[in-house]
Amino acid sequence: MIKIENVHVSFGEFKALQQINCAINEKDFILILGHNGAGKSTLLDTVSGRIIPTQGKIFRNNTDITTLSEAKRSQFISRVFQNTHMGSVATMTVAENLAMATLKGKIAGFKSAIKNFPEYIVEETLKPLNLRLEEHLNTPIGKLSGGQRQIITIVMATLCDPDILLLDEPTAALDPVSTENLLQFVHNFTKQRKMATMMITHDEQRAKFLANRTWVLQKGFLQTE
Ligand SMILES: Nc1ncnc2c1ncn2[C@@H]1O[C@H](COP(=O)(O)OP(=O)(O)OP(=O)(O)O)[C@@H](O)[C@H]1O
Repeated sequence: MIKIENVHVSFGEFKALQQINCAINEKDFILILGHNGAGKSTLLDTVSGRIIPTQGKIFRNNTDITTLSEAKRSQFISRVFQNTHMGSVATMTVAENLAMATLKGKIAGFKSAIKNFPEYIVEETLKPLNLRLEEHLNTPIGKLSGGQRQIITIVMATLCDPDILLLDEPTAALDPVSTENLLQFVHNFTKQRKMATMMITHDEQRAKFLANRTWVLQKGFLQTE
């Protein structure tokens, strides 16, 4: 589905990624491991289009998307950041944030998206989670707990029905119980939606039940299984 061919990313003289060759296939769940500064976020940034490689090519279903903008890629690649503040607007309610997420990749329609809140999200996604998130639709998202906000952010990231979900340490700010809940949610959700997922984690032991592949980055070089 996504093929990365001999990709290099440099920041000035610094080589953050070198000779990256890999493929992400349908329904893959790939754990990305590696020490601090190994290049994990840079790899996700390169897949999402936030960073354009210095060298090499990226293909989606044999189409070259190496220079396709992040905004255009967001229709089929969704990124969730470690810092939930980057994925949602704290002062807007949960419902407003969810409505806004349905517009991803489009410019127009914000007012009408908020007015016509998509109820299917409540019925199909929030209620089955059994976390009572549907009772917080009118709560500003900044008032939710870290775990609740992260779950809503992941739901938001999937509303445009992407082929690939990119998760950057989604449990970094969570306590052990919330971590288990979130990982279970990610497991069920990505399986149900048949979505390929790349997830950065520093907690391989907890997360490995999710994955069919584990990749390790070391000083910008990638070892794939
Ligand atoms: N915009 C940039 N300009 C210069 N150097 C950068 C930039 N972005 C990342 N780097 C460097 O590239 C290297 C890889 O960074 P990256 O954020 O990908 O690491 P990481 O594996 O995600 O680390 P962590 O586990 O700490 O989040 C680091 O040495 C970092 O300082």
